[in-house]
Amino acid sequence: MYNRYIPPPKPAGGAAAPVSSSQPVSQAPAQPARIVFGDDDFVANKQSKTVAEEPIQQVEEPKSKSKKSKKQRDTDDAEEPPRKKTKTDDNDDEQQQQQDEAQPEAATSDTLPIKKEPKKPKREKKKKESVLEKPADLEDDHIRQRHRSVFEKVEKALKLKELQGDEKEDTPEPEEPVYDLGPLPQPAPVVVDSSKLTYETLPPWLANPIRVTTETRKPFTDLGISAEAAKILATKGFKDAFAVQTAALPLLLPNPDLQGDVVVAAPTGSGKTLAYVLPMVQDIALSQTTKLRGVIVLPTRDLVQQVQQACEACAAAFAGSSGGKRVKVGTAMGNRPFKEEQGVIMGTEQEYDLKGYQKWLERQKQLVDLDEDSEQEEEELDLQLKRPLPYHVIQHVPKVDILICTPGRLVEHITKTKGFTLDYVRWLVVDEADKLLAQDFQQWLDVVNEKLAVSKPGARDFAANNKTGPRKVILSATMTRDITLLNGLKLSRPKLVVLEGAKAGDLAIPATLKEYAIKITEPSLKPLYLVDLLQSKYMVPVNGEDVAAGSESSSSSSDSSSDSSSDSDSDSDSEAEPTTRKAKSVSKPTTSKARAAAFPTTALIFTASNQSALRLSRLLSLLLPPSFAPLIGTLTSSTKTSVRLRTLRAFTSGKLRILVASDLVSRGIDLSNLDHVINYDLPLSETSYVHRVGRTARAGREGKAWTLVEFAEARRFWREFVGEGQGAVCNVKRAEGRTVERVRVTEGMDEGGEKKKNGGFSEERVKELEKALEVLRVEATKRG
Ligand SMILES: Nc1ncnc2c1ncn2[C@@H]1O[C@H](COP(=O)(O)OP(=O)(O)OP(=O)(O)O)[C@@H](O)[C@H]1O
Repeated sequence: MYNRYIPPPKPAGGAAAPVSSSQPVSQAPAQPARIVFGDDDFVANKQSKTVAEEPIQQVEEPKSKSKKSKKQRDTDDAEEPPRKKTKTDDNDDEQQQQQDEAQPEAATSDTLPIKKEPKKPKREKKKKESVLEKPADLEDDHIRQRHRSVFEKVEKALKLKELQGDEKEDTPEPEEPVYDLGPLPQPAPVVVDSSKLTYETLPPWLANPIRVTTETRKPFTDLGISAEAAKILATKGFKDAFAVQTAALPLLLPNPDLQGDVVVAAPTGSGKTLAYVLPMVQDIALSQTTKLRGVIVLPTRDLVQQVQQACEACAAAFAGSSGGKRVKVGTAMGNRPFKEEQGVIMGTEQEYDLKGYQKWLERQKQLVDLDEDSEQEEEELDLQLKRPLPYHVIQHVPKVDILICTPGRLVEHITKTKGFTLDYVRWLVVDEADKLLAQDFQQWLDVVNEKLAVSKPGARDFAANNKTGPRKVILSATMTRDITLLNGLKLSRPKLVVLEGAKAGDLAIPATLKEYAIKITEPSLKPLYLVDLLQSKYMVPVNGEDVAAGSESSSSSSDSSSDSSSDSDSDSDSEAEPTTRKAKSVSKPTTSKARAAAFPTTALIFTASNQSALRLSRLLSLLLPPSFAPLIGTLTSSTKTSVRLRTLRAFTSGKLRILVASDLVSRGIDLSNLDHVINYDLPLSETSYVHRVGRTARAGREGKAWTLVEFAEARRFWREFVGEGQGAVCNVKRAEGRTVERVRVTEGMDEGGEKKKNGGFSEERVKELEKALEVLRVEATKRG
């Protein structure tokens, strides 16, 4: 047995084999075939050769015969159930076909020659194969000679195929992947490019801030504050300038050489307020007349009032010092009727003006024709009542040098208050800037920028002081790095001041703050966790100042100190079983001393909304011992401003010890006696977290922050606020080695790692909570 390569079939009439246009290209040319011959095959092959030499017209009979046999097969198929065609069947077909083709003579003898038709590709191939099968013996030199080039090509192609075949045998067949019901194969995870940019995308002033170490302290006099003023400041508790003040004051105090705007990004409680109030007041105190020289914009009324106090303190310090005047400070925040507010910040005065007086007289005549209902008429009548002196006119003049305001109210005065102008403004301060820039209250910034762009010759200049036009001071503990937002301020030659180790955009936590997290295993019983925290050993005055005084509190004070030491112990072993502080007094206290004895420390509790603050406040008064009830206050944005102010005063004086608040007071509010901040509800953002916890641990004092973390919130809290866990992305910056400690405040909770029924709370306490909630429900129904 041997292998032979057979050339392509000889086309009929010596021409190239005709290719039907409908025939697929791959089937068009006759392919060389490798045929395996047995010794016995020679007979058949010889017959094939004969067929090949016959004219094609005579080859029609096998076709009809084949048709016949197909018909026959169809009939068979109809009788027999359809059978899957196997390889053997194919071979049988082929053999049958070969046989059919091998006996054409017999077939042609009893059929008439039919006109030649193009053959079906398969049949043609078969026929060609049969042609190939003729014993093209080596002697058949004639054919070889004629088709030498074709032979060579075929041999070449077959050799190549053989080689490829060998290669294929060597390389193992790739295994077909088998898919089951498991997860579909996923693309490889995207590798995050952690490489750092080699170029700076921030403008130089943001990228290269002025840095100052947190511990820096300097006497105010060294920084350019007059000795007299520094003396008065010291009596108010401001002995030395804080770090941020040491950096900002030299940049802002009047100096002909130093110009440009200043941006301050420093942590909560670092003393940013004084950093701008002091230079501003010192500068404005040098002016002779009262003109609106300074505008301070703040996001809330509570902050307006707080900054007003700082301004008044500084105004008092500079009054009379170096021949300065007492700076007049006013507020505009919408806590009183607009007209009343206008009367506070603007007044009238008579000015000799002959021409103006003539005009006024003419106008009086025209007034008769005015529509009675018009607003304009009302105004004119107002003026008529304030009839000027002969040859004088009534002028609207400012009553304040510094206006502290909310942005909305500022815009209202700019647009509606007669004579209100920013023409003389030398200072524009934007405190809590990130908040004010993010929320465009009545497009306040555009309105203000437009007014500040107006430059009356000399209106903003002071002799001997820097003549830089309006200076802008922008401050926040969570300053944005968003250039688009900062551009809105239209800063001129700005400089950025940050504390050492920080950069713009950092959300720094004061170094003196300790943070804790309490796991809430039963969210429905969350109020009970808070009750336990408020009564736990952790609730002690963190700065060692027990505000509770007197006979009742002396025992409490000693208790506190022992608790205090145990507290510091507990910091290192926070998982130790907590001991619950029992309320000192069960009866309702009548004196402030007795109240202080009941709860010797102070706590500010943050909730997610006004509504939940009101509910929680009431719930606490029901769940805590009766002695606590008079110590609890509530602060929400829906509370009247005057009530809020009273509440804050009561808290700072120690009368109230627990404040439940919405995020209204999370920014800027300075409660110097606040020991603990409790996040009852998780804050919405890292920024909000930093502002909330920053209400304590201010001005270098100690403070503690507690966050109640439900299971569903844990991932977010640890990743975003603490920076722990896989894929943590956290912008909150803590002092070296500082993190958030996990603590337990409820006795028996999760004892031995085993989760107990009701989170470890007794049936009795759960019922107590249910009862209190029912009271709340009834009260709410009554209110309608
Ligand atoms: N030089 C100083 N000496 C003593 N106390 C100071 C000094 N400067 C500021 N303080 C006090 O520090 C506290 C925090 O100051 P301030 O309210 O200005 O902080 P802040 O940086 O504006 O904080 P926040 O970002 O939360 O608004 C205030 O009680 C303030 O009276």
